Amino acid sequence: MTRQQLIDQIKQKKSFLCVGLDTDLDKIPEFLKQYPDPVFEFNKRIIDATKDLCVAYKPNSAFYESYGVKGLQSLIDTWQYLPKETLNIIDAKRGDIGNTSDKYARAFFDETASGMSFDAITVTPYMGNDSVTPYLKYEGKWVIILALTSSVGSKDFQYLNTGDDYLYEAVIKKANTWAGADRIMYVVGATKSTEFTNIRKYAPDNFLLVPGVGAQGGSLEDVCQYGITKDCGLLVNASRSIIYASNGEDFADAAREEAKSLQKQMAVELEKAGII
Ligand SMILES: O=C(O)c1cc(=O)[nH]c(=O)n1[C@@H]1O[C@H](COP(=O)(O)O)[C@@H](O)[C@H]1O
Repeated sequence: MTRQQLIDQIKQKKSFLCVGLDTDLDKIPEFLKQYPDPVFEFNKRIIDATKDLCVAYKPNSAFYESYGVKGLQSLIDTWQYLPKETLNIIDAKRGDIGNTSDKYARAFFDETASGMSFDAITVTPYMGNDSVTPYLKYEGKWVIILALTSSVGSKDFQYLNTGDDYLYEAVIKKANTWAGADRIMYVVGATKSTEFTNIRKYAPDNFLLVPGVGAQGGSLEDVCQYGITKDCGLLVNASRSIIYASNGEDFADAAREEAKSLQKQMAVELEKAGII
């Protein structure tokens, strides 16, 4: 998916919501356990209930890998079911030497090899250039680099002073030399909203994937105040607060309500910024 297609979708849906598919067998409604693949059944219903309200989906690979072969099949089936118009992100947070990154890229981007071809992947920048560039060999695919994460532990490394910059600033500066804002996004946690003004100095045009709204307590309003650009430039993710809004038979309706509430706030922010 191109940057322009993403922007068009944001304007059309009045939304920059990413629904996180962190699907956990221990948290999904009991009645789904009668289906051959409860995880896929859950995802299918969540997707049906939210696809007109969001512009992206983000299955987190850990939730699927943790069920072994069955989980991988659920992930493949989920990828196949995802709408073609949404930006479909695999949250894998991979990072390894080039030779190995080639294989990870193939696993998540090459449908003929693995049965999946996501539009974007989250990667960790710690191992540098050769660990990230293999993903960029795939035309039209996006790399989403961890910059300033929502986690408490973000202070351990990301705020280390490297001389002129914090490490997370140095990461953005360096990654900007690998590809432009049409191929690279950065992860910035919603819990770090006051840092967005600073982030925009280094990444004025890049889309930012912003997790941490909802269950982690980040504020959508603050994120927009400091992070929104003329093209929006934000994809705000919520996982648990949407998909586990209820664990009864009404779970998909409850997820829709939760997604709708975020979409409405996003429409207000897009109007405020003069984007729609
Ligand atoms: O890369 C991510 O998506 C990510 C980065 C980050 O800094 N913090 C973060 O929470 N995430 C992911 O975003 C999702 C947040 O889920 P909820 O807290 O349930 O909305 C999880 O899949 C996390 O792994």
